[in-house]
Amino acid sequence: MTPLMDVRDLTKTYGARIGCADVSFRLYPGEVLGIVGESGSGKSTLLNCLAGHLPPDQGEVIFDTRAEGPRDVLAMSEPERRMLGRTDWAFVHQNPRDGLRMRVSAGGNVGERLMAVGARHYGEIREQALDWLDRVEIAGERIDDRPAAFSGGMQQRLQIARNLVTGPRLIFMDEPTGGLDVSVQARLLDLLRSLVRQMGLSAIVVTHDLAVVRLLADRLIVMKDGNVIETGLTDQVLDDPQAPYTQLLVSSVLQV
Ligand SMILES: Nc1ncnc2c1ncn2[C@@H]1O[C@H](COP(=O)(O)OP(=O)(O)OP(=O)(O)O)[C@@H](O)[C@H]1O
Repeated sequence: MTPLMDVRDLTKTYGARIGCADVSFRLYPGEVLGIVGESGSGKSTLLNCLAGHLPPDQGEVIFDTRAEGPRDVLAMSEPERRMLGRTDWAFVHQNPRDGLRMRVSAGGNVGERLMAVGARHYGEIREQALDWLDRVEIAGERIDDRPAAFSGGMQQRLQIARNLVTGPRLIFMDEPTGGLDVSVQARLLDLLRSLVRQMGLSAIVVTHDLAVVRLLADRLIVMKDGNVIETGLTDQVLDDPQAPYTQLLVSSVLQV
């Protein structure tokens, strides 16, 4: 099977400081990969390099595009990468404010993504926006409200609807449940898990919360000081960690 994403020797430094070093992995269609590690281990750097938000110093990110098959994302032009970001990819930020347009209505937030990929029929766009609000458990009567009038959990669900409405193949998530109350987190995780399964989505999820990857991820990458120190199936890594650092992480001795 062709990997959806094939990452080879990805390295990013900030001056003398290592962001991430020599990271390689393959992500297959329909798979959810979790990236875990304590604060400063390089998770966000890696995610941002993968998603084209940050230029790495070296390495390759080969993505199996819907339109043209496998392409090196890093060798793409900026407009090509931006197009990928609107079609095959989605990015869910930790803070919904970074992923939503706060002055635009909930329906507009979802609908403008459809318009960005060519939808023009107002009635159909509104219908799809309503359908997506329903799928993320936001009442249709809130369609004309701005996200500022929503709770944190609702904003995050709206961000997810805005990201998924165009049917991406890969969704990047940066601490998707961070900053939410525990009960709200659980509901959001349930929703994310069922959407990912229903849509057969692939995902790369960065989190310091092992409960998030336990529920969402098929496979894990454990990072420390910018390096990958352990990989494997989620249950295997969490139930029988091999690296001493992972053992500490799992036993919650480390402050993550
Ligand atoms: N813009 C930057 N300039 C300089 N150093 C940076 C920058 N961004 C990250 N770093 C450094 O790169 C390393 C990895 O940071 P990164 O933010 O990727 O870790 P993280 O695992 O995502 O941490 P957190 O969970 O706290 O977000 C750290 O040593 C950090 O200080």
